[in-house]
Amino acid sequence: MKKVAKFHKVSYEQFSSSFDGKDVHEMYDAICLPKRATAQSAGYDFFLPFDLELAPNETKLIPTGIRVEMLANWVLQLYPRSGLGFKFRLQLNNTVGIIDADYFYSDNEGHIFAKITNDSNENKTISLKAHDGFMQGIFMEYGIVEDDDATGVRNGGFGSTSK
Ligand SMILES: O=c1ccn([C@H]2C[C@H](O)[C@@H](COP(=O)(O)OP(=O)(O)OP(=O)(O)O)O2)c(=O)[nH]1
Repeated sequence: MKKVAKFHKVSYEQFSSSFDGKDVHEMYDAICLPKRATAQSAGYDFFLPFDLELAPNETKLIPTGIRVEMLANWVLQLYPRSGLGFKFRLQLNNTVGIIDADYFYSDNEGHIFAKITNDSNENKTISLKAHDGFMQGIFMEYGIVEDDDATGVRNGGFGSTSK
């Protein structure tokens, strides 16, 4: 298996900036790095930093507390965990999250966020606990076209390169 990346926690300052100055030291200290469940699972499970209840149609932005350092020609793709998708239609708002290798070097430390929605069509509320796995990330290698001349430098996420 190719070893292409390493997960880290973001700094406390970066993590707490998503919580309006609240003291979230306990939550921060308990953050676990994403893990694969079995020897041949493709997906690294990402764990919730806090308990979460999502009513049908409710959306929440999750600061994962995680950043990832990876080789330049790799990308981390984020997907819902199949179980939660099957049972509740838990969705990522952007359908698939794309974490670029150069996001790691952004001013926000490459903090990975997930925007999720309970898209239930059976009126089911989703109740999850802190440290439950809620999405999975898969590392993929990608290529570029022969005459590619992109030289831009990323700083930030979600539309940052078109600002
Ligand atoms: O679910 C996601 C998706 C993206 N990102 C971060 C990592 C990624 O490298 C950056 C930009 O994402 P993307 O390239 O998908 O967004 P874009 O809207 O095309 O913006 P950009 O112009 O910044 O590339 O935002 C997340 O934290 N979570």
